[in-house]
Amino acid sequence: MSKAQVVMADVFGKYYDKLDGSVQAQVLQFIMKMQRDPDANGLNLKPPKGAEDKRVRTARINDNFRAVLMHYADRIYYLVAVLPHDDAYTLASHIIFDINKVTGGVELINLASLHGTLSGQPAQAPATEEPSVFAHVSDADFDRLGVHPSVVPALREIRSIDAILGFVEHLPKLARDVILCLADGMTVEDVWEHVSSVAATSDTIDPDDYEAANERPATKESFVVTGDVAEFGRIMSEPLSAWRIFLHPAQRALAERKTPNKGSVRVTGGPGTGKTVVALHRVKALAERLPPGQAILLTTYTTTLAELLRSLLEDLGGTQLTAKVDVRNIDKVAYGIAKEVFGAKTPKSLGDDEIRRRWEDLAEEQQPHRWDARFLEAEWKQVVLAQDVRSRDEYLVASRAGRGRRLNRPERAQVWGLIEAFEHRLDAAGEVGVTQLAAQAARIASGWSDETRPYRHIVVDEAQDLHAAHWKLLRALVPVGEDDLFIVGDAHQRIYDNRTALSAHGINVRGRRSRRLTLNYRTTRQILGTSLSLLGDATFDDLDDAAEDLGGYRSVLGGAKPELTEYPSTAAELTGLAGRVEEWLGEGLKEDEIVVTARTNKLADAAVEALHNAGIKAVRVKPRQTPAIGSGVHVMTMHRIKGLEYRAVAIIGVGADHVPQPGAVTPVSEDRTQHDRDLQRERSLLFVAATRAREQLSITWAGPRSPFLEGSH
Ligand SMILES: Nc1ncnc2c1ncn2[C@@H]1O[C@H](COP(=O)(O)OP(=O)(O)OP(=O)(O)O)[C@@H](O)[C@H]1O
Repeated sequence: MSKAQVVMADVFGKYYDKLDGSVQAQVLQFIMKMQRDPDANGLNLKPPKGAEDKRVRTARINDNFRAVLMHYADRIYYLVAVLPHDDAYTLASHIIFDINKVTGGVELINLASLHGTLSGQPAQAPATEEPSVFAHVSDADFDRLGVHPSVVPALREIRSIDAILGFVEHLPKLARDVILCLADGMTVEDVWEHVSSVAATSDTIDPDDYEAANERPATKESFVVTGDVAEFGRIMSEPLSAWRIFLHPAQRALAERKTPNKGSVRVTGGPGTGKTVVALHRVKALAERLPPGQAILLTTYTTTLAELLRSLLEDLGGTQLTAKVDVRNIDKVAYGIAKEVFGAKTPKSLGDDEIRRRWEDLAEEQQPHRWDARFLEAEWKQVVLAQDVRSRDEYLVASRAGRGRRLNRPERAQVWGLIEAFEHRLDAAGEVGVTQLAAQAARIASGWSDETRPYRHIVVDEAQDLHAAHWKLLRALVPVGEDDLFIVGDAHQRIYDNRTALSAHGINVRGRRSRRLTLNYRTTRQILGTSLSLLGDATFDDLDDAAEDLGGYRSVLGGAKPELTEYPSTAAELTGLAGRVEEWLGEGLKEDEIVVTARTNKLADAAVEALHNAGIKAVRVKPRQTPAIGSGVHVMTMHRIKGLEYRAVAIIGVGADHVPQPGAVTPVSEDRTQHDRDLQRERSLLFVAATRAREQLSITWAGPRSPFLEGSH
């Protein structure tokens, strides 16, 4: 009896996940037995007949299931899959193993999957046949870039960008990166410089030496080498989705960079370009080399998104990773600091809606009525809290840049009187506004010394929504230094009225400290086209003090055209909605892969009722709620849908009287600049909603359509 080593291919997890718990347990027993003695009776380890690669083996798990392995050295086996008997034999006859000429790592190529993906391409009549997408890349180029020759014939059959994403999923890592970059418009030389040469090993590669190949980093990226079956079991029981994502080279360069960044880094990019994925992988990379006793903060604007980040981070690195990271939304961070300082005397924090109501009360009480509640609230947040103005004298000279309505000195004095009264009133009731609390926390933390700053690194997602006070606070929570802040965001998706330049808070992300991601992985080109048209010709910032557009932003996915439909009444629109959802369900989408979203709570409630009346299960998803599995089609507001994604999205109520929402837009007569900002925010809200769709998008309205739909078709 002699011991063997079993190495798990990354694709194995996909097959393992699909097995029943009882078969999974047998798989672990099988691995244990293999490790003890691969020649033992009952394992039935043998080469299948007719396999392309003579080193492939199958082995018995139970009467119905077989394992597919590769025997590559005396006592070493790669475990590829466990499948029902016939499927196992089919797979076994179509996989090959090789040592990559560029990376020197072991590669597994599944030829059946490659051809299977392409058979889904529409049949082309020879006369209309499009040239191969890779017609300009020679066989020798593919070879030099590290794409295995067995893959090239299938690549030559690709005639539409649409086919690429499904195809690359089945490729080894380097080939996947190379193909994505070529599809992204990079030249062969650029791909060599930025991808293949970066992954190249400096060793001399012996194409038959699998022992040496097994030790190279490229093998370790795609195979898990572990001798301990308990470890195997642990790895397999963890959710695997996140570690299975192959970062695009542009994403990887940001997320996994080993040399420390000299200071803060900013990553921008349109919806679905993988900013969140990059932020999570960055947290993981930073956590792996975090000195003991130090901490990382991963933060974002809303509680709902913070909770989503926490569960994604756990998917990526298990509880071992989450234990090192504080995942909290920015208001909780501020509250935590206030609580530490004020203890039981910490005031009760009021959300934005409540604060708006309080301003309305105060504005109404004025005799004579002079100042609009929305104007006062904006003045308080955008001038007073943003600059932490503490006195009348400070306010009289404070910059009001970005505010449209001019105020003369007596007017300023009057406005300050009201702001002061507002703050006193809250104070007397033991209350504080959330943003006000952030300003207070920032003031406290700014007084700390570097030794007492609680974090070593801070990673921020959805950065576009943070207020000046939040940036001041974050800046004070981490000492200035290497990799202090990693900031991810997109101004096109700003849906709260917070706008500030990072540089104003001592955060320098200019030049090489900034990167923009352009390849969308979520949305089809058709959906992206419609979504972009919603933005009109509005201009956006780069989270700092320059402008940024979505130039070069593109998707490699193709699909159905979005449907834009007008109805004579809301009742007819809701009936149409039920019909559309039924169609999607009929096409095989699951209920929880479909979302209905509306600008207001009222319309979202009406949608749930309409779906119920049509016999469709639907669940209203409110902030901070995660619907139970199987509770039906999700229905939520456009604010709640931020950061999520669904296979099909129905946006309802996009009529002229609903989007922009009249109550959310300051009248021009009150403040033109604020009016424009409010409109832009409403536009962004619709853009965010549309860009949640992976495959299907429907936009509907009753009566005249929203002005934001003018350029859409
Ligand atoms: N390299 C990749 N390969 C495959 N899928 C990817 C890759 N990067 C991102 N994705 C997928 O694309 C989708 C969008 O990613 P993510 O949510 O990180 O984008 P985002 O830029 O943060 O989007 P948004 O700004 O719209 O919230 C997710 O489903 C993610 O899993």
